[in-house]
Amino acid sequence: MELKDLGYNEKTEKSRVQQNLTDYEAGRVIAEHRERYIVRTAQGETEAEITGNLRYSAKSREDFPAVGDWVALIMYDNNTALIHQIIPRTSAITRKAAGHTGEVQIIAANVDTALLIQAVDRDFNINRLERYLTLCYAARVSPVIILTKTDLITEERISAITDAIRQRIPDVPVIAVSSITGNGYDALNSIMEKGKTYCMLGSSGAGKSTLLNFLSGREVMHTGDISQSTGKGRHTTSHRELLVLDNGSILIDNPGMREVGIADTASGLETTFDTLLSLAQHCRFKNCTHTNEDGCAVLEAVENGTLDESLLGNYLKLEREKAWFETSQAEKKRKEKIFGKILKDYQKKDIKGKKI
Ligand SMILES: Nc1nc2c(ncn2[C@@H]2O[C@H](COP(=O)(O)OP(=O)(O)OP(=O)(O)O)[C@@H](O)[C@H]2O)c(=O)[nH]1
Ligand SMILES: [Zn+2]
Repeated sequence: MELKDLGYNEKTEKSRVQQNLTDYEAGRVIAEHRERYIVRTAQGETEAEITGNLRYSAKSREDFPAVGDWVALIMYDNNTALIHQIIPRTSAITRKAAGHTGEVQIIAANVDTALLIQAVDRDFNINRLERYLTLCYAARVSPVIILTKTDLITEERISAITDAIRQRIPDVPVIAVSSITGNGYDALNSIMEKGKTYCMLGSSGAGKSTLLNFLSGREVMHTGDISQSTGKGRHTTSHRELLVLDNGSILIDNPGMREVGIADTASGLETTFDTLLSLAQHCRFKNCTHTNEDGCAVLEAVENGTLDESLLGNYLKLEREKAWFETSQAEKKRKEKIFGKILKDYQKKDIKGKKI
């Protein structure tokens, strides 16, 4: 398999040259488990770890390789390697890491298009869809909405849901599919391009594995993602998170992505809430919070029915989340600064103590 079949393109090549990495073997991270990686190269698959240098120079989790990353490798032998450096990403879908540290975690790197998977049965939730969209816009990844399990509801209901989405979220393609009837799969297959990278985002049970099995034309998903240590202190991952499909496109699946946190989405928020923000320009106060102010054009629009109330609710919620995220990041930086100063003072004392 050639690198371009794995999604390698001119941009990647350019970055690789700029970073002086052409002497290294290039590969794409197809699975990750606790800082152990499976990387696919033109030769095949190899297990890899990062170099000590990469680890110690990493300032945050974003500096560690993620699924979809292109990396420069130092090969030991055919199936072991060291990751020397990450080739700069063209895009990265991120979220807040679990544990409320506010740290940013990369879900998938170098993604062209995100497939937002949502079932139309009782799981359907337009607000959640908007949260996923926000992730996409912040990552500068174009979204496509995939509605699954359409066999479970009537044609009328499907149209109603599709219309509601198109009204709230215009300009994003919506494809309705069913694994029972096979409806919509041709439409999906026809929009997926060879050599382009897609990422599936959706909550558990939305039908991602089913979709993946259909697109890959074979049974690839296993229950129980990771088979643990093989006894030699080495983990092997049985589940590949990045796959090359029969249609030539590349698909990244992220199982277990349950809650969607919002990170660095200033621009993301703005794109999703275009209508709301253009209304907001007519608010009497420049710093209007659109919650209780007189002369608020947003509240007025909600009152006279031209703006969906739940859209405003969702907007305010995301704003709060964003504010929280920014505060916790600022707090982290402040602490680091204080700690850095303590360390510096301490080192100075140490030097004096030694009478150098
Ligand atoms: N009726 C119907 N059921 C479906 C369809 N697609 C998936 N399902 C069922 O929905 C359930 C969940 O589907 P999965 O594909 O495992 O969902 P998932 O998103 O991969 O879930 P996680 O692996 O937990 O992230 C399974 O029982 C599927 O058989 C569909 O189009 N119609
Ligand atoms: Zn306002």
